[in-house]
Amino acid sequence: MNTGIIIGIVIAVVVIAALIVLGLVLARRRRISLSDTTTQPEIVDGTTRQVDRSGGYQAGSGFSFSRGDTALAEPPARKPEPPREPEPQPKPEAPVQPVAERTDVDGQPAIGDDAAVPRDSHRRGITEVSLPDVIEPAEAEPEAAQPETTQPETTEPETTEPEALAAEPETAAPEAAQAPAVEEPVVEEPVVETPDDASGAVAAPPREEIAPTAGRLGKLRGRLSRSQGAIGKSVLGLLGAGDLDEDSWEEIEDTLLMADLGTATTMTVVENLRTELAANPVKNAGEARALLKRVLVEQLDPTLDRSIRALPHAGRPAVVLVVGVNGTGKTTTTGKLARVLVADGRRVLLGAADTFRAAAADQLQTWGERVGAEIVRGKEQADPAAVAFDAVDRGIATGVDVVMIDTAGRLHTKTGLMDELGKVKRVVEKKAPVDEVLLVLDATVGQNGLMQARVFAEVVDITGVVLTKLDGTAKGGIVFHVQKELGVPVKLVGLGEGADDLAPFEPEAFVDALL
Ligand SMILES: Nc1nc2c(ncn2[C@@H]2O[C@H](COP(=O)(O)OP(=O)(O)OP(=O)(O)O)[C@@H](O)[C@H]2O)c(=O)[nH]1
Repeated sequence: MNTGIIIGIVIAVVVIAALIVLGLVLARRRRISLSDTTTQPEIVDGTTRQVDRSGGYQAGSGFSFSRGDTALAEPPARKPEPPREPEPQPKPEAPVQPVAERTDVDGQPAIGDDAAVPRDSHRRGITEVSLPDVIEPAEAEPEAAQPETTQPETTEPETTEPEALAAEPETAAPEAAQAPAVEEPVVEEPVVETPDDASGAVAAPPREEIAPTAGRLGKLRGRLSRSQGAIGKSVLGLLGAGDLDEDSWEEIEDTLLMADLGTATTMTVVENLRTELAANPVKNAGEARALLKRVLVEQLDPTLDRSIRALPHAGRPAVVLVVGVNGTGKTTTTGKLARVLVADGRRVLLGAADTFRAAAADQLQTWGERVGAEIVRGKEQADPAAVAFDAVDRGIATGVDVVMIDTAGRLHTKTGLMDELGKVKRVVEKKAPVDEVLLVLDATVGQNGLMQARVFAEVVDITGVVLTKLDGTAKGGIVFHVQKELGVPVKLVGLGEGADDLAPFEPEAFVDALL
């Protein structure tokens, strides 16, 4: 009898232990973590494999999301997935209007016209983003072959909002449908295309397997190699050499200025280095590195809240507005961030308020389709404020967690266009508060980015900065400058054109990568 009981107990213990291990493994799989630097190649453009050029650098944490003006929130219970639509075949791109047709030939700026005239960023070079191939779940494959099955919606005749919204299951549709009409500024715009709802609310195709965020900052070291040369090697060389004469200090100053740290930060860094060295001279290269790292990290204010306010509120989604000059990487960043959010278990709706460049909406739609995010888009030249409004309206009606609105690029020097952006925000706020305004800056344009940032900050109250294209520039120091000037934290960094080349900004990890 005793033996029987003992055997029974042993079996029970073994079963419980197995269940605990299984639970831990499953829980771990669902976490987004940057701790595991995989060198798993990304599939780009269907065929090309992009090699991880990481130097094996590890970041301490992953993306951090918060609820607008509140603390962290727990991940939501996942809502049941709607039946999946078949994989759409990429639509033939809407023809891009010739430049001459869309510039402000009459001297008056029009919606998005800055995209066609010389822009302040000399690196225009808009190209379609190469996305990784869909890694299809088995059940989607047969349908994937069918071409324009998603698009029927696009061509459906019911282009009016009421019907479109009425099509929604849980419609509080009546008011929702009428809502845009309440917006005087919106109504005035005759071109407003409601979410071709049919087309606007493009149903989500099968989700692709989104790579964990692991190893994203791992790419930083490799991709910041040009900035490393500037800040790391030369400044460290001088500091490690022992007593510094005035020429050496000047050289350090010049180096930091050249790396775009900005005058104020450069002066503070040099002053702090001098003070620290006077009190505790460094004895070797390791100590010099530690000192420089400490002084630089201090300048990045590690205490700033860098979480993305993309967690839903009770009964309504978070609203994230993505703004910036043309070609800085707004659409790409919106798509990359949507991937991260989806991987984090969020339901995302994308609003294509870049109504000027048809290709931008198509580009965003492609991103949405790959991650299973719905998209609301308007017709070309529609009022971007109306599209943004409809996106939020739709997001509330369908109960998504976050609505991300991609806006058209605009020159910060064009008052009319900046006013239009202000209007987008104001109109959206009639429906729901905007939780996060991310300003996307192209790191390669250096100081010009600062001027842009100042103007955008005035018009739309930016809450966070995304610095893109940090790969391929020696001006990594712009991070310091931007943050100090704006008093707004850099929250994300773009490290390449790949779908997962977006990383949370972490001061320590960043400085480590620079040195
Ligand atoms: N190297 C590099 N390229 C990037 C990064 N982010 C975006 N790009 C590229 O920059 C180009 C412009 O990106 P878009 O996302 O179309 O820029 P946009 O700001 O939406 O442009 P508009 O719609 O004209 O305002 C594309 O070729 C992107 O692939 C990055 O972090 N690194």
